[in-house]
Amino acid sequence: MDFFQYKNNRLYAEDIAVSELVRRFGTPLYIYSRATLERHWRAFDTALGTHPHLICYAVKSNPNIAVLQTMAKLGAGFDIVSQGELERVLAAGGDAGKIVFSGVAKTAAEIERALSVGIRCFNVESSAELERINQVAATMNLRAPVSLRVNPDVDAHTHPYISTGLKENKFGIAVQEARRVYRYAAGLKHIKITGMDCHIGSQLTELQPFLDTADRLILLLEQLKADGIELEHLDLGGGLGVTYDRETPPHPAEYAAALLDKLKGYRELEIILEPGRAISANAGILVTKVEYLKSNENRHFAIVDAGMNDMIRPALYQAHMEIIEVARDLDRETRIYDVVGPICETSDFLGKGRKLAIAAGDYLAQRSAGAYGASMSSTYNSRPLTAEVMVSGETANLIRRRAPLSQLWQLESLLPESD
Ligand SMILES: Cc1ncc(COP(=O)(O)O)c(C=O)c1O
Ligand SMILES: N[C@@H](CCCC[NH3+])C(=O)O
Repeated sequence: MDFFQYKNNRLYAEDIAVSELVRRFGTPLYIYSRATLERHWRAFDTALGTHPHLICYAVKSNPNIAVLQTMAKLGAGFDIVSQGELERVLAAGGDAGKIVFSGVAKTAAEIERALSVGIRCFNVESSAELERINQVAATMNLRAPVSLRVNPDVDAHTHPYISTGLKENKFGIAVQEARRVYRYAAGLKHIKITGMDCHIGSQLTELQPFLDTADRLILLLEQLKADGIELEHLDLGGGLGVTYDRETPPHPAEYAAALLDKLKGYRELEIILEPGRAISANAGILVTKVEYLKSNENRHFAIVDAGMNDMIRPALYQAHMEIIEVARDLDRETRIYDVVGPICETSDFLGKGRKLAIAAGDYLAQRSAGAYGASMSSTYNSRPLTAEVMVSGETANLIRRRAPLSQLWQLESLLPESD
């Protein structure tokens, strides 16, 4: 079931015409479907059935507090990578006890705050971080729950910029080192080992890399048992891909079934997953206005009011994202367009070579924009951050106001006149 569908050639977000939302909130505009977010989280939760598990939504994929609130109401856990994300989860009513904290550069202040609110565990990415956590926990006179992020050296077969589980990547502790670091952790007074973690990359479209990873982690887990180190949970990270174009990623149910099969003998071991994109990407669209049509040589350009500052994925990863008309006019002639933004960079495009039937003043929707869209946006070229709307049935709530221009320089200061 797709909650972004045409009815009489008009695109709808759940039960509201996108053109109506544009009239109310302007463009560029991110629109999210609450029913889609809920369905996607539940797809993971249901798929793991009665095996003890926790689905920790990866906050970075879409950190809007209304999205986090939607997740919290479902009983979701959260995967965070900064204090900013931690405070967002708490502001949204998320349960601190269901937060796992990943990331390679946790500061002492971040560790202290996370310990003080009682997070579920730290996904520790190096021995040096382990020592820092031990020290901070000592000053607070408590034991910090940790899980080591193991880098299994598995090729995720994804874009090199979003692959994280190869030995040359900066993430995690090399699988060959992990046993030694676990033993070291077991001897630290203010550390409590609770689990094992990994995350091998994003937008994975095959099961095999996940299963190879699970095999390596299970082997390590058995070695740890022999060392007398018992784990409570196994966290396989996020990374399940979505369909942007013609990809056919496994469904969460297929992924979960394969995992459960691997972990048949480990009923007592809680499974944690950290999906981001698979929950939020197809729950959102980015709507933009065609300001001008223009042709250079043999190329046709649709110049729109959303740029790479609003959606950087095509520029950063050459990512393909579908672009469709908000109102379809079947009598209009189609052309092949490069859909480009207002930013002064040649890489500023939302899509290239797209067949569209449009005129200036029309609106376009970029699909699958709910993940790593607003989340990665910037104010480059002094363009204010865009508005975000959450739709639920016939209701639309503005969940982020369009930033006023004055906000662009709000934190800046002029030099004193005397200089
Ligand atoms: C540690 C960690 N967990 C989870 C995720 C979420 O990944 P995805 O959005 O691909 O599910 C990421 C991002 O890749 C991550 O770095
Ligand atoms: N930002 C990336 C994914 C990276 C995930 C973060 N570890 C994307 O848009 O595809």
